[in-house]
Amino acid sequence: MTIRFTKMHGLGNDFFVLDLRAQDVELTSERILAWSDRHRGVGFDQLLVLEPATQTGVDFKYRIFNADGSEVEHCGNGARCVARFAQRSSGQSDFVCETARGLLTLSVLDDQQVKVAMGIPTFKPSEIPFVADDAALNYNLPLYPDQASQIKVGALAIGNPHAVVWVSSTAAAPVEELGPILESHPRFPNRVNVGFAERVDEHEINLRVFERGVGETEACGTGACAAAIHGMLTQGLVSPVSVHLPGGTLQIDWQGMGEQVIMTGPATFVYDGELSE
Ligand SMILES: N[C@@H](CCC[C@H](N)C(=O)O)C(=O)O
Repeated sequence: MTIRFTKMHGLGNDFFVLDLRAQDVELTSERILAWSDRHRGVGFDQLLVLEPATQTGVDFKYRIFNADGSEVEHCGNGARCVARFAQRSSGQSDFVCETARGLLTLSVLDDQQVKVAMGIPTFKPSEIPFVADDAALNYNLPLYPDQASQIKVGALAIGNPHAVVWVSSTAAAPVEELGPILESHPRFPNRVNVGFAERVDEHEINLRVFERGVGETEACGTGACAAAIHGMLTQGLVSPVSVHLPGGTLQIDWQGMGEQVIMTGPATFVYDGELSE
């Protein structure tokens, strides 16, 4: 059996793109783990799958799997890549795709940047999901079972769950130490993506993200949205916000509660490949 795929990345957040509109491949966790292995497989942060749409007015269904095999609700850098991937075969520039958490609209711009309406953020604990009696902009979470040290985090979902920690320097942020602890914190029953954000000025932040199911990545689109939104509500940020990640910069626009978050950034083809099994 031959499996055709395309390797792409969005600011270094890398993807294995599989078009199941054009071929039939059973997605087992064994296969996904074998493909994601950076030493014995292709290697990627996320597997992005295009499937036939199940609703009218929708171009395709977009599914996302982390490198650890878990299926998740959203991936912002991936959304830009699937837009360019779909443009290559259809010639279209504007798409509506369905995800586990609703519809996304994607537009490939003239300069090949991609603009995505990423969804409406929620701070409701049950929708994140996060264990808390009431919604708040920040929570103090005990870090270790002895409850001795606490950390202040924001918790919100933009389709997928995010924790945001504001730091004075992302370069010195304890991403490797606290990322895994917060990712699996008991107050986040579905685990969480953890962003360490530094305010530069009212229109600019630096950000590093420890992604659920992957580890630290070069960029995270939903993480950039989550940090920019949380910063507009708590750090005096003003839209648009440029989010500088290790892999490059995304622009985030948000007009306030109840509004769509708009993300703009690049999407890059690396190569087309075939795997024989
Ligand atoms: N890289 C992503 C997010 C991918 C999913 C995430 N790791 C999760 O588990 O929710 C992005 O660009 O948004």
